[in-house]
Amino acid sequence: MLPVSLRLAGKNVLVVGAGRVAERRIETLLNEDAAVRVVAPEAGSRVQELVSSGQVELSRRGFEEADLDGAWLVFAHTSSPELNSAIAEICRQRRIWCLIGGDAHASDLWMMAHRQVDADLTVAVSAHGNPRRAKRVVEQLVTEARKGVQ
Ligand SMILES: C[C@@]1(CC(=O)O)c2cc3[nH]c(cc4nc(cc5[nH]c(cc(n2)[C@H]1CCC(=O)O)[C@@](C)(CC(=O)O)[C@@H]5CCC(=O)O)C(CC(=O)O)=C4CCC(=O)O)c(CCC(=O)O)c3CC(=O)O
Ligand SMILES: NC(=O)C1=CN([C@@H]2O[C@H](COP(=O)(O)OP(=O)(O)OC[C@H]3O[C@@H](n4cnc5c(N)ncnc54)[C@H](O)[C@@H]3O)[C@@H](O)[C@H]2O)C=CC1
Repeated sequence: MLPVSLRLAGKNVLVVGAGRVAERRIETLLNEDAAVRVVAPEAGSRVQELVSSGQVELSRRGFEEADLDGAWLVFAHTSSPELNSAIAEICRQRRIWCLIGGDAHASDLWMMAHRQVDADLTVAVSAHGNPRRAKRVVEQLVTEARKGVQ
């Protein structure tokens, strides 16, 4: 797994599913100014707020393959593991990067725990499938960085 930083501003990112996990990732994507499209029959209140304020576009229905058109990156985060895997397989065929929610080790990418310390410093940590460990280590590194390591 190669850590990279993606410049997402203005790029079309598709999130399939709008539950708890999708919601957290949508916020992360919006922080990077990605153009976020969401497809889900049911959306939680936070996603609905983001739709009302025009920050994301929601198609309130089940996934269709044409939803992938134009996407650089896809988050397959529905409640159906079979559908998430099927979306990832189509993405592989189409050479679109896809994160499978709920099956990290079958996924071609995953999210690293990260915090922006200041305008010029971001700390990111991968703990290879252990998000709680990654989060703890990031917090420790942020504390060190704030003490003045340049
Ligand atoms: C492997 C990885 C793949 C991926 O990217 O999906 C993955 C996998 C899984 N996470 C699970 C649960 C939770 N994950 C979080 C939170 C975060 N998870 C994130 C990353 C990753 N999570 C990738 C690891 C990257 C690496 O190690 O390099 C962060 C960094 C980024 C983000 O999610 O935005 C963010 C840190 C928060 C921060 O930075 O503040 C919380 C909430 C919390 O702890 O606050 C919960 C519990 C509550 C809930 O259910 O929501 C489960 C279900 C099983 C289980 O409970 O263990 C799986 C298993 C699976 O999916 O296979
Ligand atoms: N990586 C991570 O951090 C974690 C991943 N997961 C996994 O992420 C996935 C989602 O989990 P939650 O957000 O908790 O689920 P949830 O039940 O809160 O939300 C599921 C969403 O999927 C949508 N959905 C259902 N069928 C769909 C279809 N055909 N097309 C489009 N959308 C559809 C629903 O409308 C809903 O918005 C699960 O596979 C779960 O195992 C769960 C916990 C943490």
